[in-house]
Amino acid sequence: MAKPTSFPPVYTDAFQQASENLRRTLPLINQHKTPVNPVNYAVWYEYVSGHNQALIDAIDTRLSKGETISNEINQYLYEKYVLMGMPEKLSQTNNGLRLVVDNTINYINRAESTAGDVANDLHKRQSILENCHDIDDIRDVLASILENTRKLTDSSLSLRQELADSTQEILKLRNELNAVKHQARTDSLTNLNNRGQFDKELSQLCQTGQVRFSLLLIDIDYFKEINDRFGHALGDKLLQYLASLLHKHCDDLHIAARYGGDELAMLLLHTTAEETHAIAESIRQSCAASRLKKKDSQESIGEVTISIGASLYQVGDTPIELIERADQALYQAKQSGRNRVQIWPTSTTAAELEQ
Ligand SMILES: Nc1nc2c(ncn2[C@@H]2O[C@H](COP(=O)(O)OP(=O)(O)OP(=O)(O)O)[C@@H](O)[C@H]2O)c(=O)[nH]1
Repeated sequence: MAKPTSFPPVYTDAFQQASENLRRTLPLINQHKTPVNPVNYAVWYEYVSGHNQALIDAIDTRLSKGETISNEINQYLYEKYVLMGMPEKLSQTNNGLRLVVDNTINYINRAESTAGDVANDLHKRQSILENCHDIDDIRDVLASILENTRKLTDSSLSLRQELADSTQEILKLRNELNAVKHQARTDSLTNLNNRGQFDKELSQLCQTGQVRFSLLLIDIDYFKEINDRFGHALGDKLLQYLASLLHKHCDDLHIAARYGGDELAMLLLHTTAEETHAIAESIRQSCAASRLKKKDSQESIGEVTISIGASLYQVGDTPIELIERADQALYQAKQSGRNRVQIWPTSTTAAELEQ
């Protein structure tokens, strides 16, 4: 089962597929004379499973130059393309936050110590004043009190400024943290939810079992041919275009995600079978009606169609059961000619399912 990158990585390959990947991974690790450790294994596993396109491109570029994928390169690829640099970004934000907190504590300590010094000095002046009868001495005491008051004002003004700076810095870090969080659950190509986030949402829905919802699996027809004929970059644009169609059909109640390489998914919440069918049909028709052209040459890429398999949640369903039914429906849609919507079970009409 295809999977786009997500953080943390999610592996849903069935036993047989995972074993097949193991068989293909080990010779590659040996070929590059690197040890079979979790990092090297994860990199080559992602490579052979064919879902992490950015990682595949990075490795293929190196291989085409005759380079060896050494331990160090594996580590670099692992952090960049498997973990997607996320731990590093989180630790940067964390360090930034720690620095701001340290600085703020220092500002407050400094202001407190100035205030303490001033208070001590004022006490001293107070006792001098009690026994003081000379006008010059009184003037000296007053000058000193004024000086202390000025010090206190300066210190509280700079504390205010420093606290304002800290607040700004904390707001900036909060935005960065939100961006990292967004990135962790978003597919970078389509800007839809990534597979990890999709799995989380689906498993929550199944666990609570209280919301009526349905699942759409959406797959571009003959995508390999399109890639082969017009290039991978155009294929990527097409995926982005399809994602934008899903966005248009997504209200607050729905969740759209990149499920696998060329496969997108939608969870339609509080949606009946009739509504599920209508939404899926509308997406299918919008795609088929699009007249897409290559941007540079304006060459038409012809009709692009999609097939959609849908399944309706039934109380007690596990995510795997729901996905398998949608997968079967998608398979049926492909088998019966593509460019169509199929709801599982395929022999039952949407109206019957609703009863
Ligand atoms: N451009 C691009 N292609 C991708 C990406 N991920 C997967 N693919 C390609 O999607 C194609 C999927 O092909 P298949 O699922 O085998 O079949 P298909 O050609 O779509 O044909 P049907 O699904 O049977 O209609 C493969 O050629 C993959 O290389 C991606 O991120 N970008």
